[in-house]
Amino acid sequence: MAAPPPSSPSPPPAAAAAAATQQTQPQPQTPFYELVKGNSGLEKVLLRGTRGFSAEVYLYGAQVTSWKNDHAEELLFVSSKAIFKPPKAIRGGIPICFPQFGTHGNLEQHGFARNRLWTIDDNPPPLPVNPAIKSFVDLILRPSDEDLKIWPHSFEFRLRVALGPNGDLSLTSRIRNTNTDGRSFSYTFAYHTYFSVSDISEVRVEGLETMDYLDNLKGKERFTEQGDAIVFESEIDKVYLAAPSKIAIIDHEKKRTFVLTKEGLPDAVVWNPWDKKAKAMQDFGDGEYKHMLCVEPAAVEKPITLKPGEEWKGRLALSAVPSSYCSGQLDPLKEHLNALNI
Ligand SMILES: O=P(O)(O)OC[C@H]1O[C@@H](O)[C@H](O)[C@@H](O)[C@@H]1O
Repeated sequence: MAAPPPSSPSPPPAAAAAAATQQTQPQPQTPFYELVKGNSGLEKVLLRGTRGFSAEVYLYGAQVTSWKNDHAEELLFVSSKAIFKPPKAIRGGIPICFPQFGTHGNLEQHGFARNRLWTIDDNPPPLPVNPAIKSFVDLILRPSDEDLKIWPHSFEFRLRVALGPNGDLSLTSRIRNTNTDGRSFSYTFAYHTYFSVSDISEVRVEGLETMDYLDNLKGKERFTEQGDAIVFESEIDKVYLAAPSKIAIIDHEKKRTFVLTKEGLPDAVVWNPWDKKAKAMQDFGDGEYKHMLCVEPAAVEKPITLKPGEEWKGRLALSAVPSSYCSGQLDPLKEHLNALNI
């Protein structure tokens, strides 16, 4: 598909046809995106916003692998050693962990959604959206016969990735139980977000202080965090329980704060492999742990249960703002976020 100029993106043919018939109808919005070939010939969707904001989503894993600001700076971390070859999950960006987070169950680590090929859903059920959002894509995953052998439940997983007018990125997951045999199912979930940071030793996370957490490095034992913002000087792998809906990741060196807003996802995982584990990972550079931090909105401690016909929604919104807006003060930040309408 020809690349349209950034300021006037063209809808794909199906969306263009749909737009022609929708001129008199208020819903749904026409998604604006481009489908191009990415690494190893895997297809990816490009989202372009105003002022040069952009994002990329691979159909493989429905994985966001790029989110750039208006200075074309990459805000997410993707390893230089990432392997873009199924069944390996792509190391970086925003992998989706479903129907299992980590080792909390019998499936492969983090479930299978991150290493399946998703498809574009040109006709998703309506989803209320900010009308200012012009660039988004809907993807869908349904289980294959092979998937049903390892997790015997029928589901529809719809993911909308949207780039807002101020460059904010949102991911909305809708998971529906489509079992026809009357059975409920339960799952755990995470948006395994890898943030790009200048230097991990200069980063602070606010919003998780005093929270209870399960420590994956200590057999998932439960502890309570101290009263100070989280800083990093060694490996960390914690699941913070019932974490607040807003978490700030403050990068002093870059003078940038990421604000993560979550809905429907009570927990938040914080992970950095540090030097030894980094060396042991085939798809991760030895020193790359210094330049990344995973903060992952999740539902881990209490699995989500859906009866047949029921749908769950889990949303993540990310924005990157100058640190002066929010360092040490999450409340004024709220006003800023409201202004951004996310
Ligand atoms: O190597 P993977 O499967 O992508 O997982 C990376 C990490 O993901 C984190 O979310 C987990 O808490 C860690 O325990 C895990 O090591």
